[in-house]
Amino acid sequence: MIELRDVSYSYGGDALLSDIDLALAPGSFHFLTGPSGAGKTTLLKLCYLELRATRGEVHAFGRDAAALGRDGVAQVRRRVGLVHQDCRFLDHLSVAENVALPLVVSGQDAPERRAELDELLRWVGLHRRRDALPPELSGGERQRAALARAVIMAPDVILADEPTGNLDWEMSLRLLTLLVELNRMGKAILVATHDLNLIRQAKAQVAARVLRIRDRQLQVAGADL
Ligand SMILES: Nc1ncnc2c1ncn2[C@@H]1O[C@H](COP(=O)(O)OP(=O)(O)OP(=O)(O)O)[C@@H](O)[C@H]1O
Repeated sequence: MIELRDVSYSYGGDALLSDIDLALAPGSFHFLTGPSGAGKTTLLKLCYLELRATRGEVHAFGRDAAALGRDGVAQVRRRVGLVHQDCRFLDHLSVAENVALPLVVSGQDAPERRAELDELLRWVGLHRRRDALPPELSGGERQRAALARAVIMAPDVILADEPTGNLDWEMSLRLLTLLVELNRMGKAILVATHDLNLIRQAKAQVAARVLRIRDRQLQVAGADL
């Protein structure tokens, strides 16, 4: 669904990423690790078409990203859910309103979608917090709200950047369970993380591939995890 072919990226100086090949196929689960500054967030931004490859090709849902205009990029992004470590919300809107925002923005805020919203809030365990304001949420609740907002448009691909970075172990496991469930529904998942315990836990549940950025290249991490 999203494919990087021989991609390199540079912010201006030397290449940060070189010769990257990556295919996020339906139902695949990838972890992305590597030292701080290795380029994990940059790689996610290339997948989200937020950055354009300096060299090589990015294909999204069969379309060459280099040939996409603004509308084309927006169409692709509607099929990709993004979860950041520091998820931002509109603090004057309730949890439910924040989660529903992508529906409103895309003009799909029809009454029948409201039932889906309720189901989604229940799925992430926030149905009783639906009227709370974002500043009232705990870190784990914020991450689950961010995940609900990322999946409300039923994306095919989910990109998560350190989604458990601020969470305790119990809450990290809860978020992992939600990601595994989405993966079992056929979504392609890519999670950038430093948390090797989380990766070990996930590998007991899904056939996840673990990739590591080292010396600008993408490697398959070995059994040393
Ligand atoms: N907009 C930018 N302009 C110039 N350099 C940048 C820009 N964004 C990131 N960088 C640099 O690119 C390198 C990789 O950053 P990136 O955020 O992709 O790494 P990361 O592996 O996600 O790191 P971390 O694990 O600390 O989040 C860093 O050295 C960073 O300073």
